[in-house]
Amino acid sequence: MTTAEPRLAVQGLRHLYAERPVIEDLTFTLRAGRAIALVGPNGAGKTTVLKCIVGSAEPAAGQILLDGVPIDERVEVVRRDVASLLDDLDFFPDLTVAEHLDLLARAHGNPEPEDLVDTLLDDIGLLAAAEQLPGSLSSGQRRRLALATTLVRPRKLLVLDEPEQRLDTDGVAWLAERLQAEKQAGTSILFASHDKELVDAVADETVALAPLP
Ligand SMILES: Nc1ncnc2c1ncn2[C@@H]1O[C@H](COP(=O)(O)OP(=O)(O)OP(=O)(O)O)[C@@H](O)[C@H]1O
Repeated sequence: MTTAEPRLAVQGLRHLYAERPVIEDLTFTLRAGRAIALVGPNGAGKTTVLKCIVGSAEPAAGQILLDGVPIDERVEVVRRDVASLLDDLDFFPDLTVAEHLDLLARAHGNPEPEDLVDTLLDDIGLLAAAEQLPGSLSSGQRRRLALATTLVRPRKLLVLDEPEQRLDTDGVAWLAERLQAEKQAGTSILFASHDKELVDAVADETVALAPLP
């Protein structure tokens, strides 16, 4: 990839639900180490855009390019390079918090993830809950674990839908710092958010969406 080439390019994106347009002709580009926030009221189409990018919704028109290549032509690379959190995650009921992160790190090719997992658990404030099962976590702790699953694996592009959900004030502050560090490390971030402080702290640009008539 040349430095001039965006990591993610969305060109003329259109999406319909049952013939009803929800996204019309959306175009933006996101470079390495930068962050774009999708903003707008409920129903504006933010989640739909993110779903098109991670491949869980099919655009009616337009192109989505990752490092210059149409995203649907490189499913394996998307799986490798794109870390996303769009919905609440289902966790294995019998694996502890630490075991979840360990398993994911290993599945993504890290043969000795112990140090990474320990650091991340400390970082996200789940060290004391490391041996708990998911069913015993509070909703905010589950959210922190879900966010951690995106940070325990290789990634060039982070795609997050309202990552601030259910986090307390400290949690949102941690998230802002963590996303800033991700940018410093060269990760690109596309996130939808209703939290102005998080958007101001993390986003280099905002893309404003509005519900279509
Ligand atoms: N599976 C679906 N079938 C039909 N319509 C849908 C579907 N998913 C979303 N929509 C509609 O598409 C529009 C955009 O929804 P979307 O979830 O993308 O908005 P959003 O900007 O993420 O909203 P929020 O801020 O509430 O999360 C809404 O009008 C919604 O009702």
